[in-house]
Amino acid sequence: MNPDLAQERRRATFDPEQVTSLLYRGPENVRKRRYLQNAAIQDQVLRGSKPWAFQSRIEQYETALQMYIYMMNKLDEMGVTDPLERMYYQEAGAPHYYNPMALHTGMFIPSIEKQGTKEQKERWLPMARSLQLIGTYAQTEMGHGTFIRGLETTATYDPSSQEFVLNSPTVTSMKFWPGGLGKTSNCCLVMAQLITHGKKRGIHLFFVQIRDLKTHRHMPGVESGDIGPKFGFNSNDNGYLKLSNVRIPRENMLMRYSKVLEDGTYVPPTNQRIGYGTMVFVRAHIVTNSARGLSKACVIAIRYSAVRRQTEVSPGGPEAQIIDYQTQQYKLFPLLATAYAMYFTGRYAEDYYEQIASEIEAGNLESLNQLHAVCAGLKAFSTWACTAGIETCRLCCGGHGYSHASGIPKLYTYYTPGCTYEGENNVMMLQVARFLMKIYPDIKRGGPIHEFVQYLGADLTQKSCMTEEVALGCLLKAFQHRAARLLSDAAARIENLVRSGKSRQEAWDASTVALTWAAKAYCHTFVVRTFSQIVSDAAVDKSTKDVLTALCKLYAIDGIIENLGEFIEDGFFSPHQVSFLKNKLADLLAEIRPNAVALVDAFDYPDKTLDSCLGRYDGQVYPALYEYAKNSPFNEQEVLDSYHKFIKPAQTEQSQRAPMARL
Ligand SMILES: CCCCCCCCCC/C=C\CCCCC/C=C/C(=O)SCCNC(=O)CCNC(=O)[C@H](O)C(C)(C)COP(=O)(O)OP(=O)(O)OC[C@H]1O[C@@H](n2cnc3c(N)ncnc32)[C@H](O)[C@@H]1OP(=O)(O)O
Ligand SMILES: Cc1cc2nc3c(=O)[nH]c(=O)nc-3n(C[C@H](O)[C@H](O)[C@H](O)COP(=O)(O)OP(=O)(O)OC[C@H]3O[C@@H](n4cnc5c(N)ncnc54)[C@H](O)[C@@H]3O)c2cc1C
Repeated sequence: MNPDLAQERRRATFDPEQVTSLLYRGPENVRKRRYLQNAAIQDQVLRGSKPWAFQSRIEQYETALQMYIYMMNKLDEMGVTDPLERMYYQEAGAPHYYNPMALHTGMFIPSIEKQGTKEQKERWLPMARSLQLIGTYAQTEMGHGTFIRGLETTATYDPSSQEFVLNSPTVTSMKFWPGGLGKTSNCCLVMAQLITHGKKRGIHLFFVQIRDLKTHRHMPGVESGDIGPKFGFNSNDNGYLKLSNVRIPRENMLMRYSKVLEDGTYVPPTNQRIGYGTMVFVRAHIVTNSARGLSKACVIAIRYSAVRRQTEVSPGGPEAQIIDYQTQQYKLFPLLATAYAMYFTGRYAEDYYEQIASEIEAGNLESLNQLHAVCAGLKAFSTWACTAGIETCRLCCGGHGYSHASGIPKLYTYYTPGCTYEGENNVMMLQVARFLMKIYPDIKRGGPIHEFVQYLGADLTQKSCMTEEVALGCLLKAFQHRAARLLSDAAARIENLVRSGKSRQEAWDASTVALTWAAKAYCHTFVVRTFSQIVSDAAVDKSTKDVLTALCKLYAIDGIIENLGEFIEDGFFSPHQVSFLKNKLADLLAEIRPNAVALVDAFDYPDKTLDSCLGRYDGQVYPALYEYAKNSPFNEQEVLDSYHKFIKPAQTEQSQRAPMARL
């Protein structure tokens, strides 16, 4: 054990186990999580042969497939059915590979469960669970990802044969990007424009078999393939798909909420957007997923910062641990606080999703819009925080952060597409703004509105209650004030533009930056509120609560300092109050410092899950880096063939022109 890390753990003032329990919803869940992680770590088959970064793309794909199929069988043998528990096992078993079947379990099966009729579920789910059917969610096209009403793929109903005929009429209508579509899947859910009786009925989901279930060759009229190497996700065969007069039976349209009868009569759903449900489900889960990404980067960067020493503090004296530099703390501790904030908010989003989804199942769609706004906003807010935070963690590791040995570049390329997939983040923020503007008249009137948004109608002339003590309640009020004011500003801007003669749509289009500011401020407030509520309700001892409260305050104060203009432009905070906040920020960095390592230990990631030479629990960073380097295929031969092919002839040629000087 590295002595600095051992010392860090000794000096912690709280019990990390209590925090681990709080993060993973109780000691029983922690026990199960550890059991599954250990089972995966000890499994010889999952040990792997060489580091993923030294493998070709095809090798990465094959290793990922082999491991995931092995793990699915193991999980079935162990009787583990809960998706979260399965994820814990897989995360520890194959952390470096993006599963080519992720869309099968993450979107294909859930879409059938949520959008299929009873008969469709009975028909497809058993085959999907036993991998006879391997599916994906094929929505995005080369020409359209965001504007899904503009999708071009058509599904035209033919009443004479009671079939839909699917077509990709243009190059841009080709499905493009779906995970596992290229080579792995034999079927998919295709989002297509439904046409019955010659009329367009909007986009709907259709089950389409794309490959023969025995030979895996393409079905007639189907062309598909891999889209090529990407920034990350290279063990996944994100694919393209072109459909030419592909016929599927009427029963293959997912008909839980809308129907096409035998004669082609269209029965619409109660709400057209109910068919977007799988996206809402995944967005709700992306929040915790972002917390996972950012927390892993924090574990790596904070442990490494405790081990790494750089620069003599006094001449001839010992070099300081880099974690002792205030600037390093300022970069890392707010991110640590953010990771906690996102874990707690993710938990909230998942619970809220389950609550509203069951109301929807029971036929009550009243909260659908609000659920959409919350999930879209938190998905965007959390993925932005995660991506930017991972990059800061990488920079905090200096040169070694740039190596795949650190594990951080992999985290970055794995998590950054979260800002784009499941709804590009700016577009998602505009959906939040649309929701807020829609209820704005009710907010102003003081009409009946959800508690999430009540504060948005507060008196904007009020000033901050902040004192030198910096209470959490005052911090939350500051966020609420900023969100209310930015919303009011955006609304006023739109009204002014309308008064000046613009149409409402033109006024909206000319205000999307202001609307995005308002939506982000709303999401930020949501996170601060959730974090502070969970901390104040947490059943933990006083020392643990103190540490969590410090983290929560740091999250809030850092959010204010980073967006200071928005908090002071209307004079809400006085300059005096801003200086309280700046002083408190510095105090909190010092207060968190002795607990930083214990706070990252509390995330409870086994080394294998982190896959990082820098983030090892034992802190043996330097021998691990050396071992990793030795594994490079470059080092398999003392002299590479390329020396004889290129360097030697070049040297010979050069030396003939200018004879070599004696060394
Ligand atoms: C327990 C563990 C379980 C684990 C399982 C889950 C695993 C998840 C873990 C996650 C981790 C990693 C995931 C990796 C996988 C990545 C794979 C990626 C997949 C994809 O990317 S799939 C494709 C995703 N595509 C999109 O997201 C498209 C984005 N575009 C849209 O959503 C829409 O086009 C739009 C919202 C931008 C606009 O839609 P449109 O129909 O044009 O609507 P508007 O005119 O703007 O608004 C009209 C009204 O509709 C309301 N609305 C819009 N969307 C919804 C919705 N989804 N639900 C409800 N209501 C909606 C909108 O509010 C308007 O209402 P109003 O008229 O104002 O009342
Ligand atoms: C790794 C990865 C995996 C994916 N997996 C799948 C999958 O399994 N299945 C699937 O169907 N899709 C998948 N996708 C596709 C993904 O869902 C889309 O890329 C995403 O929805 C964004 O759409 P787009 O690419 O058309 O971006 P665009 O909409 O073209 O965005 C480009 C820019 O235009 C801006 N913009 C676009 N529209 C607006 C607007 N209305 N207002 C303001 N700004 C706007 C955006 O903010 C962005 O800056 C995946 C993508 C990636 C990267």
